[in-house]
Amino acid sequence: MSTPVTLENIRSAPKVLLHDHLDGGLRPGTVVDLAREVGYTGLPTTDAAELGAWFAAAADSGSLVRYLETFAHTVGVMQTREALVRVAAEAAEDLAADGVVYAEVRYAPELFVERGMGLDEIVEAVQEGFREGERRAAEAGRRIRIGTLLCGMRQNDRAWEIANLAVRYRDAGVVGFDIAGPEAGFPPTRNLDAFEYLRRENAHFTIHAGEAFGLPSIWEAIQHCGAERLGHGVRIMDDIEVDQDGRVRLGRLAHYVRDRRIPLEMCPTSNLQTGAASSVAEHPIGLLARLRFRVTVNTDNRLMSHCTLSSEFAALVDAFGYGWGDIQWFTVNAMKSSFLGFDERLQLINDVIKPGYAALMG
Ligand SMILES: O=c1[nH]cnc2c1ncn2[C@@H]1O[C@H](CO)[C@@H](O)[C@H]1O
Ligand SMILES: [Zn+2]
Repeated sequence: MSTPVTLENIRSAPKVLLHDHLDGGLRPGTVVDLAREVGYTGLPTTDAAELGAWFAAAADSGSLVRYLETFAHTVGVMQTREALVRVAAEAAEDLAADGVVYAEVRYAPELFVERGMGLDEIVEAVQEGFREGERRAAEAGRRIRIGTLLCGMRQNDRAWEIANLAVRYRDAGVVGFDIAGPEAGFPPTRNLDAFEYLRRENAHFTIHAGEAFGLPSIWEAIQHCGAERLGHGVRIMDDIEVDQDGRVRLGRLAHYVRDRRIPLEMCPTSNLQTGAASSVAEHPIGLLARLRFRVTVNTDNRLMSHCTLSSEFAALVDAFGYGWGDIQWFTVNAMKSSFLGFDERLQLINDVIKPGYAALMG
């Protein structure tokens, strides 16, 4: 007999997360503790429950730029080595407790230099935290593996330097690169040198594109920069026409994205908050999944979007009536699209994901 698809059961299913920001996933209580320890005085409240609610409300602004303003507080308390180790370890533990078996967690090292840490020290602290969190999760009976993505911030023009950092740490668990930050006014080609460098180095990267800006951003990310995946990519909908009879016509770019199986790292709740979609039921993920784009489901920022990967799936189950077969499909899509080596991806699919869903489907 098949297990009912409830939030609690979804939490027990093996899941894969490709798009999750380290500085967007702190526990509210940890933000409060760290603010006290590092002497950060800018928090709107020092009550953990109130602070959690404040982040979710402040991020719910309808604009990406305003959503991003809330990161001043998380970045503000992550300026020491100890803070980074703690935040990274807790992220691994929290994801493992939610049933995530493999996650790619991203952050921008250049944001943590305010009190004098160097870029190498920052990367090493976060890696140490992830290993510690994996170890604690294993002790609690939850096996998780974390791969790291380093982000360059679009507005800072340090992308080449961060791309170089990602390449230097690729044998220490950094699996790829990304650019993040405000999208309008900062096209991906601004950082073309970084992407050309990464391609020469046979390194992997994804690009936030098609979130707050439309098709030109997606087109540049793929055709000029060579992105392997798209962060969000929701605006690919602008190249898809659905007529009154429900007939669907794809434009050339949408065709290309689907034909080449370019993974879309979709983050439904985050998109509602930044105004990229108006409800989960109307979110393009439903149509894109039906059209068999390579869709994956992600959290973006668990603190600001007040979500977990399981709650994102539960919202999709409510909106679209998905069952275990669909959740497995999204999960296998994510595993296939990860920046791990092919043999490791295959192993997780065959040894962890498929048996996990087979058990749930009865
Ligand atoms: O959805 C998003 N779009 C663009 N940038 C984002 C998003 N979420 C977070 N960040 C940005 O990425 C940085 C590194 O983790 C964060 O500090 C935040 O500024
Ligand atoms: Zn993001």
